[in-house]
Amino acid sequence: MNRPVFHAYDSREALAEALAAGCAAVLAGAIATRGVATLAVSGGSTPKLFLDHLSRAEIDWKDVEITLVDERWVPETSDRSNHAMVRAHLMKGPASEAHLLPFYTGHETPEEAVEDLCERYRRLTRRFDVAVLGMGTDGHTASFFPGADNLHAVLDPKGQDAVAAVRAPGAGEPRITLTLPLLVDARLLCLHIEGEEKRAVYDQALAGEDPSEMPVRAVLNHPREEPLNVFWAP
Ligand SMILES: O=C1O[C@H](COP(=O)(O)O)[C@@H](O)[C@H](O)[C@H]1O
Repeated sequence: MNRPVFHAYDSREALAEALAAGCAAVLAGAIATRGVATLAVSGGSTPKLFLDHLSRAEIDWKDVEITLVDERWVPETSDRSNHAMVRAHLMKGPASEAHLLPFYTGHETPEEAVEDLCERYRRLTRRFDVAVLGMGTDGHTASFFPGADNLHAVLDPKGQDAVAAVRAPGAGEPRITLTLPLLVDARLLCLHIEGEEKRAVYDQALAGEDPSEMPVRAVLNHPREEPLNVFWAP
């Protein structure tokens, strides 16, 4: 099995620049070979600087489809909305021509929307060219939370559903998430983490096996031809 490759940077600015350049190159290559590129990005606060940099990449953004890896079940007007964060930091400048798919449907619960969302991703079924994951200090990634009611199903490498609704004690609001098989199948798969605390959490995750304790382990331990790239800065 390929172990993750760890890229350490002196500053968050340098990390953002390098990660954006790497993602842009893969997206440009996908457009050149397949005419279209797909990108899955994370929410939370860590990606903001990276997305600012990526928005300035000179690629054919009109041929790029962007989705979130997960969403909190809140409208875009909420300051907890991952979609709103991505819209503010990525959908500007050259990247404003890209297509950003929302997860939030306006249904009262994500469970009511999950079937339609699964169908949407079934229709779009192709490998993501690029997926950039984040990680919480509890070892969650996407919305794979410790203690989630259906964690086993969302982490099933042979699972058939692309999307799942998730509820977990540490998740705040109910969530919607892409499931493990879709994410780990991305051509370029990155994990973007910052700060000493997250580095220690990452080291702890790497040292153990049990994904129910730290769900990010399901990604770290997934066998891949091209290794997972971990981007870290203090
Ligand atoms: O809730 C979430 O948290 C993680 C980590 O967020 P951060 O603020 O610590 O960077 C994020 O990767 C995920 O997409 C988001 O929904």
